[in-house]
Amino acid sequence: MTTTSNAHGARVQQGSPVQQPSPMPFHRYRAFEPVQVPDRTWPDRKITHAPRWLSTDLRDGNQALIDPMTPARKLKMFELLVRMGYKEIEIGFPSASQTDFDFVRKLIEEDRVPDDVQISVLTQAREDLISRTAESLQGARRANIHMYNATAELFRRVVFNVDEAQCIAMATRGTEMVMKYAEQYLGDTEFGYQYSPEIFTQTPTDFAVEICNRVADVWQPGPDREIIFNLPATVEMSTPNTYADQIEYFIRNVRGRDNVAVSLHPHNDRGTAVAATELGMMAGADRVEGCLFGHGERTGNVDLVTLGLNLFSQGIDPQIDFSDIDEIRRTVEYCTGLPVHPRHPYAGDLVYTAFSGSHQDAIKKGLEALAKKADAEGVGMHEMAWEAPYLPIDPFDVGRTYEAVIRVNSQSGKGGMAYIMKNDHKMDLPRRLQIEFSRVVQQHTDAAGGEVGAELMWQIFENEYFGDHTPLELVQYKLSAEDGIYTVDAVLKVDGVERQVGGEGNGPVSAFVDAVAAAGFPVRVLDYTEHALSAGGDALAAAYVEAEVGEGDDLRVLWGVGRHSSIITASMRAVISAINRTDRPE
Ligand SMILES: CC(=O)SCCNC(=O)CCNC(=O)[C@H](O)C(C)(C)COP(=O)(O)OP(=O)(O)OC[C@H]1O[C@@H](n2cnc3c(N)ncnc32)[C@H](O)[C@@H]1OP(=O)(O)O
Ligand SMILES: CC(C)C(=O)C(=O)O
Repeated sequence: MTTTSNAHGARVQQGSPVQQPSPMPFHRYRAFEPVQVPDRTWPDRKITHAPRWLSTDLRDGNQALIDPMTPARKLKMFELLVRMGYKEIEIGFPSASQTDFDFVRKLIEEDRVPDDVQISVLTQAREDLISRTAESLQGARRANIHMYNATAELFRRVVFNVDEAQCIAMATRGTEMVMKYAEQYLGDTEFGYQYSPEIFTQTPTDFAVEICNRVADVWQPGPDREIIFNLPATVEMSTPNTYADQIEYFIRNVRGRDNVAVSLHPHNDRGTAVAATELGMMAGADRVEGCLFGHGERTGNVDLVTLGLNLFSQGIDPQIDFSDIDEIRRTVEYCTGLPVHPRHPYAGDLVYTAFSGSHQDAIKKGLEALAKKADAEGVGMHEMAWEAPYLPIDPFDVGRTYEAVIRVNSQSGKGGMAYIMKNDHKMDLPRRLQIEFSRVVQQHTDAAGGEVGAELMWQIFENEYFGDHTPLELVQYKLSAEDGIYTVDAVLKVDGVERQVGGEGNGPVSAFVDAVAAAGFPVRVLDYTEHALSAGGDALAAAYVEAEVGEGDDLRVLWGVGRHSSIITASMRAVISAINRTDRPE
């Protein structure tokens, strides 16, 4: 192989395409400066259990909606989160608006918060807001106040105009205010406190540790008095491993770790929030905040559905009920007014669907192998350890059926078509018939485009194999057997005219083939299969015949298909179906 250097010094294989500099103004951006943790341990750790989850759908999720949720929609979302099993739920920013305040009051006064659920509310580090926040929680059984202030250098400089000491003072004074107003309003409440150094990831990690330690000095955590330090990637600006390094560094250096719950709050600006969260969990975090389907500011908070089902797919209990993912999705779509993408992990309309031929083929074989194994072991298919090509989890486990798993369009091959014919129409086509019929389906998709659903596929199949009654039609027949020789007397319509013919053979099919030859239609059966379509008194059977039809230059190999409650009639119909298809293009 010859290589050469391009204009930018890169070694390129001669003849391969050369990437040109883009017109993008990349020089305006600077690479993120990571914290140095050369002896990091998180890469060797494994996630073995679910973290404590907090859903912030009703706060971070809600503050980012085009139309914030009405109280009725908020309630629907709250009830969904409770049903799913979330035990920590951030229900709003009560000092921000009367609507948010009233919603907190409604949940408390109408006793809608289960005993094992802790509600949480957010406030800035401002006394008037903190006081109003504590007031909103009066009468709650269990509640958490979550206070934040910005600690990132850019924010201190541009938004707040404070130095590090003033920033620390804002956090510690805010914490004192939280304690003061909690004492005033929340005497009977099992009360918790959470502090977030906003944009933890853009804050020098040493400073983030320092400000949290100073907040802890005020709160005085102890065995029954934890403090939650929530470490937000408010804007995701680096690769996920960098976030994990920051989390490991924080955990190593924060004081009184035993009484500190380290919480992650990732956003998804780079599209890697799920990865960042998982690496952050490996780095030792105890708790994760996010939203269902990744709602939240800009590109959203980390997606709790993906995180939970990622755990599930590794054999770890997510501690959240995702068993009816479509109901969850519909409720969230209703509450937020935003659609969930059809390719959203685990929940999108298309994520358990294969269109492409090789995927369909592998899934079909995988599901058949699993069903066979389940039969052999005498257990249900959904009790088996899951393994299926291209399907990371069993769609059944999240309330999906297999019906939509395989869908046929112009990218599909015989495997997908055969799956639908078997699954939806109980027709188990022999392999070479699959090849033949998939060409018929392909002709349709090439001409008409779009998808061939189960119903349309049946129409195409019917039209191809049963739709033609010329030149031959079976009107009636009589079959007898003696000493292993079968004799058939049949009435056939040949081009619409009835004819009586007879034939003999060592089986019903060969006797019938002899009879149709007598009517002027020479046929040689190459392959024959049959199976029952249904059980019971009105059972149907299907017969498939591969036959050489015609003579000399007109000789063709074609498949014919017959269905009838009598397998013998089905097989005769299959022979006729092959003959009637001789006018099909080669
Ligand atoms: C990263 C996050 O998602 S944090 C949560 C963000 N969510 C929200 O902001 C939704 C609800 N917020 C609101 O409705 C309003 O911001 C309110 C009611 C809380 C406050 O409203 P206002 O008093 O009008 O202030 P405004 O919205 O302009 O906020 C900016 C002011 O708050 C100050 N501020 C912002 N964050 C904080 C904080 N965490 N602690 C203390 N002060 C803060 C700013 O310095 C600024 O002060 P300035 O006006 O003296 O310059
Ligand atoms: C309040 C904090 C945790 C927040 O929402 C963020 O930083 O994204």
